[in-house]
Amino acid sequence: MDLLNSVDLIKYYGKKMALDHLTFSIRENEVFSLLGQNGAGKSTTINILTGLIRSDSGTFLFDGHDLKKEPAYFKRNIGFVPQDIAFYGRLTALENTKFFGSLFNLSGRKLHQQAMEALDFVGLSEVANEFPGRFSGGMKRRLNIACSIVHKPRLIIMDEPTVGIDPSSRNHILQSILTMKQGDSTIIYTTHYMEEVEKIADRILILDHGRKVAEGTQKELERKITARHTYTFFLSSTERVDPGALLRLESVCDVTVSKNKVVVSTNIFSRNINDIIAYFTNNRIEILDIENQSISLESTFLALTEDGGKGEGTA
Ligand SMILES: Nc1ncnc2c1ncn2[C@@H]1O[C@H](COP(=O)(O)OP(=O)(O)OP(=O)(O)O)[C@@H](O)[C@H]1O
Repeated sequence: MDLLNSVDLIKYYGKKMALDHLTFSIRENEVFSLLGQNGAGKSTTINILTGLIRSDSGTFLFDGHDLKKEPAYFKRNIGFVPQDIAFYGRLTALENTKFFGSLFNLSGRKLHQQAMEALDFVGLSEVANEFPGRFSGGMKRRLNIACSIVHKPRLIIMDEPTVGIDPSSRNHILQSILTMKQGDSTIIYTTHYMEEVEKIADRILILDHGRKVAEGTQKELERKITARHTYTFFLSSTERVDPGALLRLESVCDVTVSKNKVVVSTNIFSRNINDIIAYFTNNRIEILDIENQSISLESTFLALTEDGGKGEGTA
């Protein structure tokens, strides 16, 4: 069953369209990963959902409740773990967690109990009465998570929660996401780390320039391109490459040109890349290397996004 629907979201910053008719749905009790290169629109989507900014048109529906009409319903049911660590250095871990719980009208024994449960959940109950200033980066991040889940939200949004932390905290966070899922929680997870997505995501939304490129399970996304072979030609220069000419070759279904390489997808039935090689040699474009890519989430992602392969490679 759908827990959350994004319905035709449009967002402009000045003349720049940051979200372009974005529609997707999140099912109850799944880990849903938002993937996209820098500037794809992930933060804009999350900021609209958490009420930080407003869309120009379109809305979110949570259990059928409209964000524009019932923002309080969203606030009550969503826990947001921001990228930047946010808590008070003068309060202990427990006091911080209780403070955030009190913002959701929790008080007394119930507040104390839920705060301790949240700290226990992120593995910080033993340092509950210590000040977080001396915590490691990973412990601070875990405290952040405790503060965001103390009110037991149904939907938890985590914006790159494992950036810049030690491997043991990272594993702890990934493990706790899987545990939350076993409970009643639904989780939206943005990350640059493809291997994390492979490990924990049930379904994935790939965003590119504010548009939905694909939505589905890892297998479904991979299937979108398994009907193709993908070859990467590393070239001395791609200046003279004409993607249109490559696309006119019979076997070629897709071409992506970036700084020093051209990624060519060919029809599954065509194992012959002689015509592609001939194109480069006839145009005096030197081939330095050729790679036949196996299908992985990363290659799926690169194949599906417009800038695939540009820059740092992953989302
Ligand atoms: N406040 C703003 N004013 C103007 N343009 C903005 C603003 N915030 C975002 N943008 C632009 O909107 C587009 C989407 O940005 P957004 O921050 O949502 O992307 P993102 O996928 O979260 O990227 P990142 O991974 O870098 O955080 C980008 O082109 C960005 O430059």
